[in-house]
Amino acid sequence: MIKILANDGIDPIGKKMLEDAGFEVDTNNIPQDELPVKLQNYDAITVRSATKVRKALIDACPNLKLIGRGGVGVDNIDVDYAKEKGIGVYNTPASSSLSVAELVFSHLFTGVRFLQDSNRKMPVEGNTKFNDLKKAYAKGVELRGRTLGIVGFGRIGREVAKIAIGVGMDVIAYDLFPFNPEVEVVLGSGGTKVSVTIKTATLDEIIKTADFITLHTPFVDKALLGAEELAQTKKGVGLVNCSRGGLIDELALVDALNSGQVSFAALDVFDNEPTPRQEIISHPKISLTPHIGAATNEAQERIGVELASLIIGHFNK
Ligand SMILES: O=C(O)[C@H](O)COP(=O)(O)O
Repeated sequence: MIKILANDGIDPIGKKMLEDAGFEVDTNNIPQDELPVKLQNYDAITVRSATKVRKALIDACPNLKLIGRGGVGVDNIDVDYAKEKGIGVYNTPASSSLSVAELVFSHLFTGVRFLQDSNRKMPVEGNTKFNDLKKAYAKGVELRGRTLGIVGFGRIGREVAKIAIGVGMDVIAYDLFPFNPEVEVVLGSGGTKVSVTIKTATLDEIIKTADFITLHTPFVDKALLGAEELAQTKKGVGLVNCSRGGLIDELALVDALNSGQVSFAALDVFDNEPTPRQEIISHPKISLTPHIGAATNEAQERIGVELASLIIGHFNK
């Protein structure tokens, strides 16, 4: 019987699909340093972003035939090495796009209305003391009519664009690869479809002209927004990163927030996950979430089902 270790969990529906297909599935959270021994008993492992499947672990587990990533980013897996060894590597790139896009907008609305700061201040200052003077910090702006720059126009970037159009924002987008600028917006739940053409731009144009910038690229070694780029943004720009830590230089970001060059940042991902640096966690102008872009019932169910189908397909080839 094929044994699968679902180390960062798997949705119950996906688990049941695998069990119905005759696989044994252990849902567990085995610490990274114990995996080289414990994973030897399994034919396959599924992970989210927490568990790393690097060369050393692959070498320690000659029985391993499949690595499943329940999610989009595979930067926690040595994909090429695994494939060289004949191990199947699968991810679920389409399942969580909408959930991530909705988190981006949660953060955008949070940022422009200072919810992150209010959530920190109110428990400390009490709910009887707020007056016009104390509320002055929270004079925000509206999103409608403002320009959202989307860096990376893949599945998630496109979902973000659709919401932005619904909110009444102007969208400009950049991607390394050519892309279709038409997005289909559905009015209401299952309602009329409207095709909208968004404006394409260079990264430089986005940096210099957008009121808000949201990042949707895979992990890259060099920050897309470092000190130099942040200095060229529109004064008071708002930044959202629900993609990968490292895309914004965190220390340069803190400086830019302190100087007012950046009015707020919203981060779901960090340089040092799972322990982000203190300057970031405690900054009043940063809205924080702990890498939860894909953490919805819907996304996790879709991921579990897609992953289960891929695993079943692989072993039944
Ligand atoms: O790449 C992804 O799909 C996201 O970063 C989600 O990561 P998670 O599976 O750890 O929530």
